[in-house]
Amino acid sequence: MTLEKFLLDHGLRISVDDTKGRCLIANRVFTPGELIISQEPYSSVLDIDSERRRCDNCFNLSSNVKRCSACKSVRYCCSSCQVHAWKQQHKSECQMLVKLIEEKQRTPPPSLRLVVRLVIKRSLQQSGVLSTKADDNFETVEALPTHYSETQEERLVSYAQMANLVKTIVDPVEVDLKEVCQLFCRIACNAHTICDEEFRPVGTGLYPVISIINHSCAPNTVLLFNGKRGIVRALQKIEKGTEVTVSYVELAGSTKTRQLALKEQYYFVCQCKRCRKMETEEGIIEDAILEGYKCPVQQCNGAVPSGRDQPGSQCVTCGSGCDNKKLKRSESAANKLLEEANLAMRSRDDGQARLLFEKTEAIQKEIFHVHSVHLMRTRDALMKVCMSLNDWQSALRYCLLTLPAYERAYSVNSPLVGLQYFSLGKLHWLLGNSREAVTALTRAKGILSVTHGSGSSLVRELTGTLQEATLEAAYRSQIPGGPEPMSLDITDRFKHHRSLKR
Ligand SMILES: C[S@@+](CC[C@H](N)C(=O)[O-])C[C@H]1O[C@@H](n2cnc3c(N)ncnc32)[C@H](O)[C@@H]1O
Repeated sequence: MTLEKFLLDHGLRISVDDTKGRCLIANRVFTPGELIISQEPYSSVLDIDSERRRCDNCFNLSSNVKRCSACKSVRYCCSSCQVHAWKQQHKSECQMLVKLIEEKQRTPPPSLRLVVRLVIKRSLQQSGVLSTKADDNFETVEALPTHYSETQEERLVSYAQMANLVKTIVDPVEVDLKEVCQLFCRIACNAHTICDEEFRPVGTGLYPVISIINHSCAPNTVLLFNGKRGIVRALQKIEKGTEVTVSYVELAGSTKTRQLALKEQYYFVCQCKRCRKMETEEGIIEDAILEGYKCPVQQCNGAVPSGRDQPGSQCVTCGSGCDNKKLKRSESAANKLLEEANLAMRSRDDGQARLLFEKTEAIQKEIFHVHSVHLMRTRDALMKVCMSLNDWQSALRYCLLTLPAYERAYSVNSPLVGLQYFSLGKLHWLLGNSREAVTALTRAKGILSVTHGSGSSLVRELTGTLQEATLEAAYRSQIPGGPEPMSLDITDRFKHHRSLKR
């Protein structure tokens, strides 16, 4: 079957645009939450942090992963995953890793392993050992852009060095060095970070069909993963003939920040409807709020552009002046504290991290708009560190403070907004605020059923908590101030609800 026929069967087609290259177009109407396309990666690899806890075949978490007895480098959750991986590419990869260990060389880093796996798979498919399918063959990889001629000299030199290593590792498989260099370029602007249900990174994968989807800062679909399978769902109704888009970058940022990230990694200037707003009054105000300073006039809700967004000294709403130098000094003091807080967090010193994040927040509150992404991220970190310290009341306070900023920075139907409402609902429920829990969890369910699918384990967990909270709220409304039934003993929830601690 050809790729065109495969896509048509999924209600999709490809068109070619002068600036964007190939575009994926809806060939029928898709409704919110509907699956657009799903695909196994052509090649994938776990991050170093995930290698010890996840299965190298299905990428699922397991408390009982067992190492391959030969190379001792990869782990599997069960024998069927091990057998599957062996047939796919581990048989060849294992021999290469054993050889490296015998030569007392280090196991190659994930970025190199991804390309090694890609080269092995291509060779196995070319020799007929592995079968090919319309969405699983090397031609779909080759069709992806490389941006080779735009890639910086320095980067190309490092790709050339890595290509040499790949050649040594995969020997006796024949490889062309320039071709491998181009594979590194392709991966840089086409591969996706594989995340868990709560968007924490787990690994990297190359999905040649999903990669046909171009970027928009106001995307109409979202990419999630079930294990390592990439799943694209519609975030809204997509009319026939409309381009399917997804976001490549963090959307909580000003237009300049998003565009810089897109230019650096993907070599294009985004012209989506959100970016085009940058020149309008509304867009200028929005960018100043997200990354600028707050207006010095207390009654004004405006902001002063800063940093990349044309540093100015006047509020874009009321025109009041501000002391830019003083603000910059405060901002660098906050950044220094933030760095120290993140260090403390990485070394798992939660108490010290909380103290430092609180100091950062105190400064940021004075200089940034209440909906600033900087303040939002610090409060988010505070929420998480308070959860780790079992200070649920403070975690709830910070979660509530982040929500208006989340809704402004991301679209209202973004999975990240849904997840934040889920955290809010769980915190309310843990603290016995059942009515508030029902409101937040209902909101979360509305969003996450669309983004993650109603059958996903996350939505199933959410539905369970929502049912308990609903029953509890109903009980409380019948007997206000009455005795708590056994099931309402909330102290137990703190012990059992580990899933709140990320
Ligand atoms: C993952 S690929 C997307 C598919 C690609 N258009 C193709 O022809 O295969 C990423 C590349 O597509 C192009 N691209 C993606 N989104 C774009 C956009 N919104 N505007 C312009 N170019 C875009 C850029 O060249 C980018 O490096």
